[in-house]
Parts: sequence; structure tokens; C-alpha cells
Amino acid sequence: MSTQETLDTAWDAPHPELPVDGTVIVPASKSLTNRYLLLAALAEGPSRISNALASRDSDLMIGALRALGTGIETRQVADGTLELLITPMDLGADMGRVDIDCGLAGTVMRFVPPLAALARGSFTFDGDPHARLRPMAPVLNALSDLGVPLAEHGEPGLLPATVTGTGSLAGGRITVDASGSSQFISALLLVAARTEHGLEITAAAGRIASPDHIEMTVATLRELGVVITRPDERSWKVEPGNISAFERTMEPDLSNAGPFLAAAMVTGGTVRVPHWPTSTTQVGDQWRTILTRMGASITHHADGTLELTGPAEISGIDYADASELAPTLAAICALATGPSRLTGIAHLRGHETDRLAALVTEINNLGGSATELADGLLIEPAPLHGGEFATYADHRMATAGAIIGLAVPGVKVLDIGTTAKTMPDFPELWTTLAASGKAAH
Ligand SMILES: O=C(O)C1=C[C@@H](OP(=O)(O)O)[C@@H](O)[C@H](O)C1
Ligand SMILES: C=C(OP(=O)(O)O)C(=O)O
Repeated sequence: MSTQETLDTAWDAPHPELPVDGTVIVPASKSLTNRYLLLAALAEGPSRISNALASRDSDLMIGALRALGTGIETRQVADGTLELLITPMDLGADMGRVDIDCGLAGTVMRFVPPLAALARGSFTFDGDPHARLRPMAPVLNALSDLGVPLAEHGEPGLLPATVTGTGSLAGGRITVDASGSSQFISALLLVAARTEHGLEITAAAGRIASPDHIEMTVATLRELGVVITRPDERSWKVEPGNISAFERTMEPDLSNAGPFLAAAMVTGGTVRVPHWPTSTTQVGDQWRTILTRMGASITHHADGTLELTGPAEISGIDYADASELAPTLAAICALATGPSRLTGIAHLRGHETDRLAALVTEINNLGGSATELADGLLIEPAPLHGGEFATYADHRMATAGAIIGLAVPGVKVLDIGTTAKTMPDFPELWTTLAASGKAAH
């Protein structure tokens, strides 16, 4: 990044004198909102999504589904939440030639091409410059194996690519390499019931990335009446059938609750997150286990509020499969008094940016001691100092920088606006929370 850009976009991370003490209404889940949106497009009647996420990734999903012929009406509710009324797409309608902007949204670039294969028309997918670096091959290869005409316009296995849909897909059996992203399997599962004969998907030998997100997909589909069996632990068999229309209220994004809980961790303060679900498929529910192990006291109150009080000293942790929680967790680990090893996250190199390299570079630039491992990160205690924290167009790098800045004076986060990917109100929510300690004392 040039010096001029740095000057233009540096954000002074709030560094409060007192521990935070606040309540944060965390915006809705990206993963749930975008799954329900796509399933509403394929459902047997109109659906309603309440407390939907309003963010760049959900806007991109709405734009993509509209381009495929889905009717989506947005309504601002009096309490400030967003309601979406969705009329399913007509798979037989010829949509002609359509360009679909995926931005940097994995859920759009991976989930929508199989949907386009079910529609009629010629759909060209492209996105931000970094989207062209994110792996796409497994989902494109699966479509090709299923007989879908494809054209790749850049490097093989990357965007931009055109999917030509004929209004139906026979289905069958496919093997998918899921080591780079769980989204390849989720993408195919989401449309599988609407193929003529159903789909049996097997994960190729090797690691399955972020497996909890596949579980979320399966649970969401089953809840809407889709029949899925497991021929073995690496396979999913989806029967052809209808997807029920639905009315659902989205849960808060528990992964995005992470930075706010981290604020209590790193200042020894208290943060309350209302509406924390008692049962959920979100990976962010793991914060309760992770942060307790790192020294937090956590209470899940009867009214649904999760309350976390941070420890005097943060313990290091060994943790596997943190998935999208890893950047937030790495920021907390950089402030711990013992070493931490985060493993099972090699595929984070294909996220919004190469997150392992980005975290190591930026934590070490502030005086930290982070080392890249083959499948993760080793973070050892070291005194941190202020400085610039680059974010590489990655919303979770931006929130990681903000967390460190809360505990370390003089941290400037570059391009805090990148948080709009899933949480456009982040700077305002964060500044309010950072000031809460002062107000309380
Ligand atoms: O299906 C989803 O909603 C997601 C799956 C995960 O992707 P990967 O499997 O690529 O990690 C996760 O990191 C991403 O933020 C959201
Ligand atoms: C990996 C992430 O996003 P995406 O849905 O774009 O893959 C993320 O939000 O951490």
C-alpha cells in the first residue's frame, strides 16, 4: 500500500483507559442469512427472513439471486432490523446473459454457480481483485462433471467463469476436494434436492476444511424438509424433492460476536451479547469453550444474554479447526501470557487474503512473536507496541487490529471500512464499546 493510501485510510484504534463494560447487539449471521436466501430462491413458495444481515456479502447474495430471477423485497422494520420477502426463481425462465458480482464473498462465488446451473441462461461470475485468487476449481470441476457447460476466462480454477444453465440438472455422483474450503461441498448440497435424480457427494481423500460449516448446511436443509443420508462419514446423499417455504429469524453472527467478547478479554472488562442462541449450528458458539479455556468467566443468562468477564491475565491455548474464528483468536493470543498453537487452518491461505501470512506479518510488525506453521500459527508472548496494522481487504484482519489496539496504545488500522463485508456498523459499535468503561466509572 502506498504512503498516500495509508494516510488516507488509517483508523486510530480506540485505546480506552478503563476496562470496557457494555452490551452489544451483534448483527445477524452472514452464513445463515446467505444460506436461507439461497434456499428461499429454490423453495416451493414465498419465504420471509427476519433480522436479516445488512452487509456487503448479503447485498451481493441478494444481487446475485435477483439476477437469477428471484424476487426479493427488503423492508426496514420499526425496530431497525431488516426483513426480506423472497419469491422463488422460475427455473424455466430464460434469463439471457447475466453478469454476477461476487465481490469477495465466498458464499456468493461458491454457492451461486451451482444455482445458476439449475437456471436458464449464461451467467458470468467475477468479483474483487482478490476474489480472482480464491480457489474455485472444486466447485467448477463438480459442475463440469455433472455435465454443465463452463467457460473459464482467466487462470483455470479461478474467477472469472461462465456457467450455462439449461433450466435443469440431472444430478448423480461426484467427488469433491474439500481441503481448500467447506463451501465447495455446501454449495452442491444446497441445490442437490432440486436436481432430477438427487446428488451423492463424496469428499475426496484429505482434510475437510471448516467441517462445522457443512454441518450447518445439512441442518438447514433438513429443517426445510430435504432428505439427506450419510452413506459413509465422507459422503452425503441428497434425495430429489421440494424445499419448504419458511419464515425464520436470523441469529446474531456469533463469529462476529468474537471481537466484542475479545474486547472484554483484553481489557479485563465485561461484555454482554443479547439473543445468544441456546442451540445453534454456528461455529461462533465455540467462543464459550475457547474463551473459558483462556480465562474468561462466562454466564448464559435465562433471557439469552451471554455475559463474559475477561481475566486479569489471558492464558494461551492450543486449538484446532478455529476456521473463521482464527483471526480474532490470533489477536487475543498475541495478548496472552503463554504460547498458543492454532492448527487445522491451512486453508485460511485461500480466504479473503492469505490470513496466516497476514496475521504473522501484522502481529510481528507490532513487536509480537507469531510464526506460520504448515497448518496454522504459533503465537508466543511478546510485548507489543503501536504501529500500522494492514488489513488486506479482509474484514477479520480489521477487527483483529482493533482488538490489539484496545490493549496497546497507538495502533492504526488501515481500511477499517473493510468490515462492511459482514458488519458495516463495526467502527461505531466498537467506538461505543471502547468508551463504555469510561461511562461506567
Ligand atoms: O459456509 C460458510 O458460510 C462459510 C464457510 C467457511 O469457509 P471455509 O470452509 O472456506 O473456511 C467460513 O470460513 C466462511 O466464513 C463461511
Ligand atoms: C472466510 C470468510 O468469508 P467467506 O464467506 O467470504 O469465505 C470469513 O468471513 O471469515
